[in-house]
Amino acid sequence: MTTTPKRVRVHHLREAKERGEKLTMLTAYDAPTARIFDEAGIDLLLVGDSIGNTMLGHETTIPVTVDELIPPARAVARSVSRALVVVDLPFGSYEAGPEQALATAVRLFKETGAHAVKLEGGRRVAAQVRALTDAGIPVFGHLGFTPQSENALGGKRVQGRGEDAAELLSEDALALQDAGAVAIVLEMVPAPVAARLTEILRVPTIGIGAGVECDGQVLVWLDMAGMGDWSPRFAKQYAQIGQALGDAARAYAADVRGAVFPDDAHSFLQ
Ligand SMILES: Nc1nc(=O)c2c([nH]1)NC[C@@H]1CN(c3ccc(C(=O)N[C@@H](CCC(=O)O)C(=O)O)cc3)CN21
Ligand SMILES: CC(C)C(=O)C(=O)O
Ligand SMILES: [Mg+2]
Repeated sequence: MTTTPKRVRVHHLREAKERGEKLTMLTAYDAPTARIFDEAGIDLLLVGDSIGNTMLGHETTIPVTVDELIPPARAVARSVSRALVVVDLPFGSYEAGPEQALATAVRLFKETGAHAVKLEGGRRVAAQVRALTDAGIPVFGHLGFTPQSENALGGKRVQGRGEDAAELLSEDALALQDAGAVAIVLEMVPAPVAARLTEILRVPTIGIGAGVECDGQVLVWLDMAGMGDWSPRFAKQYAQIGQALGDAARAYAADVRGAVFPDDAHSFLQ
């Protein structure tokens, strides 16, 4: 008999933090990876705008649209029985204000079945976080290196270095928490700064290049599985899927060229 696992819900995030249980999060952009990560017990799946550079052939996340995120988010949400599914609000779909953010988030919610959304920024998006929260849409914050603002931040740089920058980061984090954010992703933040933020916040922090003291960790799945052509320094490789897939393709091609495949077992003999 197979039992349906208990779904991860938003209130479990705070409970996990209070119990000192780490939260695990990976990106997923399609049904097969979502199913595999869900069955592996990953708590949270992020349909990230990193789909732009990992899957859609863009250089950055900037060109990704809401229309492009909807089919992948729907595929991921349909494929999980336990994980909480979070979808990124892409660049240009929420910055104008709470009304724009709410229209985008409502559409993503209704059309995909995702359980929460994530947006980048601190105080400048606090009103958006409040509006979505009040409408019943759980919101994840994202601070530190926020890739949608790469050009304004002056590149892919660690954020929150130095006392003044660390202070601004904690003010942003507290503003997001006060606005109702259920968790905050910290990207490329010095480990001691992320540890301090984790200590002062009631909501969990989820780190990516932000040290081991965060309440959880997130990685882009291609980076941790050796599937991309490049991966950031903070990503650890747990498999070489790109190598394995290339080997499979080469073996298949050799069998076809040698007329070894299909053999009788893979043919209809009459
Ligand atoms: N594959 C992938 N992994 C990610 O972690 C990721 C994405 N894509 N796309 C969206 C954002 C962008 N992120 C990025 C992108 C680039 C670097 C990067 O180039 N890092 C350099 C060091 C940069 C520096 O210190 O100057 C590295 O070698 O890690 C880091 C994070 C994190 N996110
Ligand atoms: C890197 C993670 C946190 C993200 O926002 C994404 O994958 O889009
Ligand atoms: Mg993102």
